[in-house]
Amino acid sequence: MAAKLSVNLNAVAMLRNRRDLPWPSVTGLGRIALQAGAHGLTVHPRPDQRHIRLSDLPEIRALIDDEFPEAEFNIEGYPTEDFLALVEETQPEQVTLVPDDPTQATSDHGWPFQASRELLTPVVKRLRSQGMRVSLFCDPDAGEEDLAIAREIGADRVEIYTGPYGGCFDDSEKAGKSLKEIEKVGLTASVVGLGVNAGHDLTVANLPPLVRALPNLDEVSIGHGLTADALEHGMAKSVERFLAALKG
Ligand SMILES: CC(=O)[C@@H](O)[C@H](O)COP(=O)(O)O
Ligand SMILES: NCC(=O)COP(=O)(O)O
Repeated sequence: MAAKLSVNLNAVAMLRNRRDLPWPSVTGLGRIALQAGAHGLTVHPRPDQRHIRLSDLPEIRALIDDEFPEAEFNIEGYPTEDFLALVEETQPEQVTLVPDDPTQATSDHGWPFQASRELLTPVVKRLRSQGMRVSLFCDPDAGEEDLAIAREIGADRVEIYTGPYGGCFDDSEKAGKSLKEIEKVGLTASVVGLGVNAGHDLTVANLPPLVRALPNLDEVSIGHGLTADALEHGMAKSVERFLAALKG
């Protein structure tokens, strides 16, 4: 079965936040994504609310509950008490814990599992006891020992950080090496009993080799590349609509 697609709405929210206007609508674009067949929606609310705002969360929750009960909500973030309270209020189907510093521009590494064991173990237990699936952001070069610790911590899945692979868009040799690493970590995760998600800088171009390298891939979450693709493929249609509007 093909991996599931969760559409990350961060980039849509960032565009919305340029003005004090309600478009592009985060929930509205989420609805279009789910109507088109996406399996879920992802957000990564950051403490500065630079893209996703706290007020987006209940709206996305309601969209899924009322109109797409089969879809999943995935919330990503660093497990501060504020973040945990937020997810407990929103009850997403999946929480992806990411070791991001609040000042980080974007996620750029996975958890050091051994050093984070004490922090993560009670958090994972707390979220799982409320029925949420927990995925831990994981470096593509994580070894068997790291993944075994992730499993001991109680995670259901890991999300392989694919940023370095995505960054090889103009170098096929480097992309091939990066993919080998991803293939290995995906296989090892399955061997130790973890489900496998992947995300960061995935595109229409780099997804096919990725899914071939990860036969056990459960889900990808994609935001930046998918939003860029939507703009490119929607631009001609929008220009036509505005030209028609200019006719009065
Ligand atoms: C966890 C992860 O992989 C990130 O891709 C994240 O969701 C992106 O965050 P920003 O949209 O804030 O860059
Ligand atoms: N977890 C990765 C994600 O949600 C989206 O990352 P990106 O496609 O915006 O790089």
